[in-house]
Amino acid sequence: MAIAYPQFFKPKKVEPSLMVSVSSVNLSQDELKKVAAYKAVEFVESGMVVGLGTGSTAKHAVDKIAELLHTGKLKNIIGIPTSKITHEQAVSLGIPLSDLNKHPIVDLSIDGADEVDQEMNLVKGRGGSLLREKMVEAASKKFIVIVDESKLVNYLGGSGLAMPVEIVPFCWEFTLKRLEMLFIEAGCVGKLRTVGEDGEAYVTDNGNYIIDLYFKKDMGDLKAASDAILRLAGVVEHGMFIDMATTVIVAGKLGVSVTNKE
Ligand SMILES: O=C(CO)[C@H](O)[C@H](O)COP(=O)(O)O
Repeated sequence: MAIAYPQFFKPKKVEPSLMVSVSSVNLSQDELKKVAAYKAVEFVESGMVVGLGTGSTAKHAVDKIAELLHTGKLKNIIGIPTSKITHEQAVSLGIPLSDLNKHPIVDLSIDGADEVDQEMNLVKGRGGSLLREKMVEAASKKFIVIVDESKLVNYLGGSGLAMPVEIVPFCWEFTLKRLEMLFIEAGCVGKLRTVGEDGEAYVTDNGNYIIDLYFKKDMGDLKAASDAILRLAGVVEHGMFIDMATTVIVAGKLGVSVTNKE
């Protein structure tokens, strides 16, 4: 079979993608998300403990899992939601749920991402759920990332959009400045995430704030960047998911690619 990649996605340290042909040329972005999500659900088997991601792409996967449960094509699935909103969605669809206390090993997680680089590293958390997502996905034997091709970047931060960091509310301006100082050379600017016209701080499911970091240049060594961020007292977690994805499914105008980590 000929190997083709969506634009920009030429993974370096992974097996070549398999391109699945679908007539997706005229699909909207949301329809592409659905294509990627449905493809991922093909990997769910009866009896699995499944991490349920958060966001508009993961929502399609949760819908599909519920449909397969109700039609009897999947049986005995236990879902581990990664946010309150996904918890609500899964409850409303009748998916049996548990948590990491009772099920510390998750067979498979399916979740979207904000950015995917060529080594399958991710930025996640623009939807605000990065901490629970990272806890569930780090506990997963397999982690399938589902994106439309707009999420593919040459380096993390390369979309010019936010790399979120969850912090404690105490003296958040201080933590924001410390985060910016870590990445002065990359032209990093931090902004407190807010909601509504009054600019109230956005509060995560865990009662924390989010600082969105914007980079003018590549932040360089991701592992070093991650360690430096996590060393700051006041930081709870950041949205870089380094070396965690085991499969990336990309839906684009050329079709769907499924790329597995070696
Ligand atoms: O990390 C996330 C939420 O915290 C989402 O997975 C990410 O923001 C992608 O969202 P969407 O599928 O809506 O584009």
